[in-house]
Amino acid sequence: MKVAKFGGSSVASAEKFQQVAKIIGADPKRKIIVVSAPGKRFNEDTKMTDLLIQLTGAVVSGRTYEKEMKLVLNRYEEIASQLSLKHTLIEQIESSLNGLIQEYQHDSLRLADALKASGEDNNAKLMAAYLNALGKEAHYVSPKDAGILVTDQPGMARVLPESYALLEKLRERSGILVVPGFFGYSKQGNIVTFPRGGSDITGSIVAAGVQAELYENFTDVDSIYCVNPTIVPNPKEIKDLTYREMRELAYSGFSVFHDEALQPVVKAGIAVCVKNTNNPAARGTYIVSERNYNDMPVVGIASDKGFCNIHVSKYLMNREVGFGRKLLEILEDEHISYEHTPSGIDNISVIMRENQWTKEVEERVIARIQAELEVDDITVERDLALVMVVGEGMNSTVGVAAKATNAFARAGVNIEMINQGSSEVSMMFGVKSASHDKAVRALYEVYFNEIFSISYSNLH
Ligand SMILES: Nc1ncnc2c1ncn2[C@@H]1O[C@H](COP(=O)(O)OP(=O)(O)O)[C@@H](O)[C@H]1O
Ligand SMILES: N[C@@H](CC(=O)OP(=O)(O)O)C(=O)O
Repeated sequence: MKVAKFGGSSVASAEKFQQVAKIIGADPKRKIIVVSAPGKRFNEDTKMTDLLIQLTGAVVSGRTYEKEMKLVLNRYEEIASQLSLKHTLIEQIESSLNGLIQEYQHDSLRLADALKASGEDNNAKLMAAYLNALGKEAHYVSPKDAGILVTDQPGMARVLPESYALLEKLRERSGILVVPGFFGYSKQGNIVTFPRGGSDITGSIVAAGVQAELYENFTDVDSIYCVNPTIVPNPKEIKDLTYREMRELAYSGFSVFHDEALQPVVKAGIAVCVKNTNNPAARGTYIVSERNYNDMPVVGIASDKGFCNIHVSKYLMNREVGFGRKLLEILEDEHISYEHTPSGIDNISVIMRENQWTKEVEERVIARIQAELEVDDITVERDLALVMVVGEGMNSTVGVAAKATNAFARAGVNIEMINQGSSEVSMMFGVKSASHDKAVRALYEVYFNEIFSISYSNLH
């Protein structure tokens, strides 16, 4: 049995629904289908999830929301009418949306989750109806019925372990099961969504629960590329990569597969195959537990903007028991999560997402650090990008770091920070956001465009 997840780009229009039906029909092992809400049909298009967020905004503000509701319904209507599905399906969608608005209008967080989740929920119902219209036995299965139990944190759901035993029972059901991605139910009975892009997480949880032989993740590219294709045109394809490599790459900007979607399949030992809905004959990229990394020590370069760094110096910091804890406690009191903490003998940096670091937060935190930790110096650096070089073979290959620093020097990119800490699979560079694209292209050149097997062996 295989679990196939179809992302928003794969279910964005009637034509894509037809393509999905062909893909399902081509392999009888594709028994469980996880679908996203309709995604973008073209570059300037708006994803259904974003339309639903706009609808939530209109309801919460007390404005009339007719226009926003119409935009949502039009997207489904277009799909349903082009597939000759019954109009009653659209009437049902409209009445269920109005029902959710009535139920949750006084609780904006719950309303947002319920409406966002409806994007995938209604699309799964349409997909099941379409497969039925083609004469296939297919059933819509709600996450409640499937047993996707999650924590009760709106927009940040995490799966509860008891879900897996419940999901296993899906194996016994007949026909093709169509499960909406992106949300589950809490024990308190609430609809709770995963973070954005979270249908990948649903697919992974379901694959682990039913012990699928493969989790296929259908999207709009032939494979995972070794660098984001919007930064470097036509980059090299990755054939195989390990779960650990994917985790690092997904965390640092490879939005093609959600970083939180890895843990369930890793634990269950299920391989993931990322494939193209528009070109299913292409092999795709396999995410597996091990790969042969001798000729490919670096597998990818990922990057993300929007970080800032607080750099704190204090002479003899290394001898002061509890310094790190006190510093992080100040951040905890402000509900700030941090990403990395590279440190030296007398200094420590805390790198975090900049969107948590407002001017007011900065003033409060700096004042407390000065008063409570009596440091020599504090500097805050904004507009940072983190660029990550990832590969299992990196630590055992001589010269990998030198290649990166040389590439930066040649491209005139100043390195603000280097961190090759405890992770054995990645090396992280902090650069100014303005140098981000230049930094990524420079690294791509040295690791993937220069004849790199020769240059590595020369270094041995
Ligand atoms: N390294 C990468 N390899 C492939 N695609 C990438 C990479 N980094 C970013 N992407 C982007 O991820 C997109 C696919 O992910 P996403 O838009 O979430 O798809 P879906 O709609 O299928 O969920 C690609 O179209 C591509 O622009
Ligand atoms: N529709 C949700 C969840 C998701 O995973 O979508 P996509 O498959 O289009 O990335 C979102 O936009 O966040």
